[in-house]
Amino acid sequence: MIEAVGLSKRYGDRVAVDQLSFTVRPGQVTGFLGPNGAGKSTTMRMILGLDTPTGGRVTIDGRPYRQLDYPMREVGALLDAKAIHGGRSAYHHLLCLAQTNNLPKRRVGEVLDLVGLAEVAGKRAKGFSLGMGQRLGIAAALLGDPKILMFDEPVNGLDPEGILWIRNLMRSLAAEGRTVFVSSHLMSEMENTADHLLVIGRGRMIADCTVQEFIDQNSELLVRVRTPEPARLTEVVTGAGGTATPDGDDTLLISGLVMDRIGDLAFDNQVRLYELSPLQASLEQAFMELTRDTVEYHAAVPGGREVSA
Ligand SMILES: Nc1ncnc2c1ncn2[C@@H]1O[C@H](COP(=O)(O)OP(=O)(O)OP(=O)(O)O)[C@@H](O)[C@H]1O
Repeated sequence: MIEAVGLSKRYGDRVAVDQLSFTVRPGQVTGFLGPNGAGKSTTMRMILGLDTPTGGRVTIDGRPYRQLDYPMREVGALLDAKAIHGGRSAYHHLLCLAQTNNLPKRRVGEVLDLVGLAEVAGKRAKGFSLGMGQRLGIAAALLGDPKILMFDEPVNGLDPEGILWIRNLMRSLAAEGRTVFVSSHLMSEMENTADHLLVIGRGRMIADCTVQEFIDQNSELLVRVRTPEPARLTEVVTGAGGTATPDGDDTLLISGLVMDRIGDLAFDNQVRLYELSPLQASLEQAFMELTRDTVEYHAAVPGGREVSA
């Protein structure tokens, strides 16, 4: 379990992490989400004792990281996959880590198997693709068979197969009862991976809830209706305080009214319906909505609308 209380980090007059309090629990995947520059990496570095908080504290099973007796047996982390000595083979890289951390040599072979690098174990890490580098970083994190795992943007730059592999790995690590804490700036990556979400913006906690709670609280429920009389239904819906947006010739997306009410209105006004179905806005939409005011950079697009960076 990771626990932060009032955790803060300032760089000069820039507040990177602002009074964060949260608990990351075992047996589930906790997604740590926020736009670029929100403070995710800084928070993870403080958990691992690589940065010193300017306020508050963070502990791992009750103790600060620097006080852990065998850190690699308690916490495994993938922060920057490129921070690997490229001249060594994958096997030697892991062997050095095992030896300096008092871990049994047999774990090297075990983790190489686990991440699917056994066949290239003798090759220099310098020639590894991005995906292989990520796998090697994950092998290092798993070396001490730790109860807690942290991954900072593990799927960045990976192909769909690599993304799926990491997602399944995280789910199975959590299913084994481990604490899995993973950061991302893309909600869509967390939608099928995380159980719980911590969302931050400009160093502050914006949401601490389950994925479903996040969707329920932050996204508007739309109802899709197919009808041969869209103009007539639009009139009826608008009159009742809803909003109807055309989505194809015979389809409307309706917001502001619950589904049963739309069905009743159609019946009362003798508008024929072919379909009436709920449409949940995606997690990505909800996330962008929630963090809109906290993104550091907005890119202007033709037409005057803004797109979050
Ligand atoms: N060593 C540093 N010195 C000064 N400012 C820093 C330093 N490290 C981070 N920052 C600033 O702190 C803020 C948080 O950065 P951090 O890297 O933690 O964010 P992040 O959420 O991990 O972003 P990203 O998704 O882009 O990696 C940013 O504004 C960043 O510019």
